[in-house]
Amino acid sequence: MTSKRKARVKPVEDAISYILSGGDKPWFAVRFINNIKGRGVFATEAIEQGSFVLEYRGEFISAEECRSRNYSETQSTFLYEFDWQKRQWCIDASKEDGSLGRLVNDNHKSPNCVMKKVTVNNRPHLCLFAVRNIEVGTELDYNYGDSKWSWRQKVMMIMHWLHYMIVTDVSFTSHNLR
Ligand SMILES: C[S@@+](CC[C@H](N)C(=O)[O-])C[C@H]1O[C@@H](n2cnc3c(N)ncnc32)[C@H](O)[C@@H]1O
Repeated sequence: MTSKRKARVKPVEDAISYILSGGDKPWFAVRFINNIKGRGVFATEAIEQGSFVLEYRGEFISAEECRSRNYSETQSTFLYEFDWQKRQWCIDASKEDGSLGRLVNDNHKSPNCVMKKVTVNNRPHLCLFAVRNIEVGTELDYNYGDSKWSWRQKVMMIMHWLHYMIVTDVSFTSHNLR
């Protein structure tokens, strides 16, 4: 019996072909979410677990060069530092170049993508791969790492505040019922 299943491109090979082309896959859309998160990247087609998603493109520089750049807090969130060949490097994606990988937001609790290194022509590239099936309309996200990112604190403060409001409201209501 001949198999009719389509041969699936291997995720790393898929990543390499996009790295070499310098472009992004067409099945993603950038949308404005809110004033805290800014923009995000959303799937316009279903993505299978394990698939290559997007490259985090930017300037490949040493970590020393990266730290010497006098960037604002906002620009600094576009700097991705990583280890490669026993040294520390950085992809500086602070330039608005129209690429999508740089616009994928942080999720340190339950991200749907993970960042991995793919080496092409003796240069590392940072690529996002899906860690589970991603439905159409879902925002892409990955864990930015262990840094104490300011928005994580803001989200925690909002959660605490909401919890406080709910608890206060409940006790107020039960007090009135007595
Ligand atoms: C690398 S950029 C991602 C793209 C960004 N949303 C934009 O519109 O340019 C990182 C910035 O996105 C925002 N961000 C990323 N993840 C977030 C999150 N989980 N909650 C709130 N803001 C987030 C922060 O403002 C951060 O400075």
